[in-house]
This record gives sequence, structure tokens and C-alpha cells, in this order.
Amino acid sequence: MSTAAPVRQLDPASVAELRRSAARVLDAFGSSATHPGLLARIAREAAALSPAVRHQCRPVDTAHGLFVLRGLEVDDAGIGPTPASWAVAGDAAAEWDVVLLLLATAMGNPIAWEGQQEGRFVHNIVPTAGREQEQTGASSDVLLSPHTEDAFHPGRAHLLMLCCMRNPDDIATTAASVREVRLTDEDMDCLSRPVLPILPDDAYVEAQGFAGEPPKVPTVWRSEDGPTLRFDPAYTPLGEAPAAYRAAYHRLEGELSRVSRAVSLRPGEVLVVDNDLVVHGRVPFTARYDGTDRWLKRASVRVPGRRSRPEAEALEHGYGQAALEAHAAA
Ligand SMILES: O=C(O)CCC(=O)C(=O)O
Ligand SMILES: [Fe+2]
Repeated sequence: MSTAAPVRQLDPASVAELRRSAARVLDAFGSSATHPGLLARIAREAAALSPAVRHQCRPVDTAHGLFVLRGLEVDDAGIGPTPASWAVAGDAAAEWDVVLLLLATAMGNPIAWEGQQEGRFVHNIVPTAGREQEQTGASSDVLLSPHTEDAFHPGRAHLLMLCCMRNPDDIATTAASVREVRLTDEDMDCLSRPVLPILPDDAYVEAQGFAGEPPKVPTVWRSEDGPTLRFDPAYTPLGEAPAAYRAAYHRLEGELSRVSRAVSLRPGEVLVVDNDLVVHGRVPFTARYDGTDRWLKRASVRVPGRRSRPEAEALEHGYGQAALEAHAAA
């Protein structure tokens, strides 16, 4: 496993600018990052960000399919203890929700899911007692296997952002880009056929009860600018596929693990992964449950006008789930 990830360094002026902007937003809306008027204000603030900040928010531009934004600093005492679960996080470290939304808005349009974390635009990813074994961000004891975020849904994010609040045991996020794997043309052709569905993950209990027929979707395909993937083996009934498909799928899995990078985020770093190119996961760890646990904030972003997905996705029902966009189309 390789560790190198491209780094984009925010200069001190950009950091100060982001902090001032976030402070103005929070002053206007109290300490809550879920105030109804807040998103409109974020849109205005993001539109006024300097060229230097915007430059660091440009699209992913290497085959790694990701970058780490560095330069922001977390006041460890100021953010308070790591919440015991997303459900009790409330306004914990709300200024970071705002910073993340500002950056997300500079990159595209943040989305929220009604069925996940109460429709919040910024999720808290913390280990949660009783959920150690799940395939969700709340787990710890198990390897969170490499996945496309919200792979079950045609409206899934183009970009996933993970902002580190604390990570005292250096627990790595894993990331593997389809642009770095070696697959034969035969495997590529095989995996681009819509053979298997991807079912809603355990973060979407309501969608899991949806009555409609699960649509079959391709695993990889060639988009205008290169190979693209939609991959979530933990929620894919691979046993239903013919042997040749299963074999190709396993070769893809092997290649993704060969090219996988371990990115251990430090407080203040923001990992941005292109969700069309990169599958991400997390190594297993032992949770502390004492207020000092690993704590990430997560935002999901759509990039307007991006044409990376098969047209057939437009016909999918998305298991009755709808994503809410933070900002109305310009
Ligand atoms: O904990 C991590 O590093 C990643 C968790 C994850 O898959 C996510 O937040 O979407
Ligand atoms: Fe994820």
C-alpha cells in the first residue's frame, strides 16, 4: 500500500480568509450550521472567495483521483470531545461544518440525503458503540471495504470530502483509483455490462425496505475522459453473476487493492476524492469511547455539468431516496 497523496497547500492568507468567512456566517446564524438561512449565505461567501482559494478547489487533476488540502488548523481543546455518535453531535465544531461547506461550494454543489444523518449537509464520522462491525462510517473493528460513496444511487456525489477533526492513532482512510489499475479490454468490456444491482447500504434503512426491482448497473465503464467506476462489493450480490463476471470482478478488486493508498489524515486536513474514479475505505481500529476518538466531518458534492455517468442512470429509481442540493442551479 502506497501512502503518497498529492497535497494542495493553502497559504496563510487563504486560511485566514476561510476562517473570517466562516466566522461571519456563524455570527449571522448563531452556533448552528443547520440554520435554514445559512446555505444562502454560504453561497454568497463562497462566490466571494479569492482566486487563491478557488485555485486550490479546482477539480482533481491527477490519475490518483484525489488530493489533500492542507493548512487549516484545528484547536483540539476548542472543538470539544469527540461526540459518541452522529446522532448526538448536534452543533459540535460547527465552524468546521461551515468551512467545509464553503470549500464544498467552491468545488460544486453540496448534497444531503433525507435518509441519512437527519438530512444534514455535513456528516460527523465517529466510531459508535454497538456499531463496531457495520459497513458504515460508524464502525471501527472491521475493515471498511473499498466503496464508491452512495453507490446504490444515480444521484451520488461526484466528490467526497473528509475533513479531519482528530485522529490520534493515525487511522488511515484507504483510496484506490480506477485510473491506476491494469485491466484487460475483455475484463473492462465484461464489467461494463449492467449485470448486478448495488443495494442501499446500512446507512439507509428506509431505502433498504424499498419495494421496487433493484436496477442492474455496470461496475466500470469508459467515460469521455477515461475509466470510471461504481463499486460497492459489500452491497453487491456477486453470487448472482455468471462465473466470468465474478472472475473479472475479483480481478478488479485485486487491482484496486494493489494500487490502494493509505491516507492518514491529520487534524485540519481535508481529503477530497473523486467518487467516479476512486473507491475509499478505512482500516480497522479499536475505538476509545472516551471523547478522544477519531473524528471526521464529511461533505458530498455534485459537480454541475459533469458527464461521467452512463445515460441509463437517469432511469433508476434510487430506492426512493432523494438528495437535496444545497444551492439552486445557477
Ligand atoms: O472513516 C473514513 O476514513 C472513511 C469513512 C467513509 O467511508 C465515509 O465517511 O464515507
Ligand atoms: Fe464512504
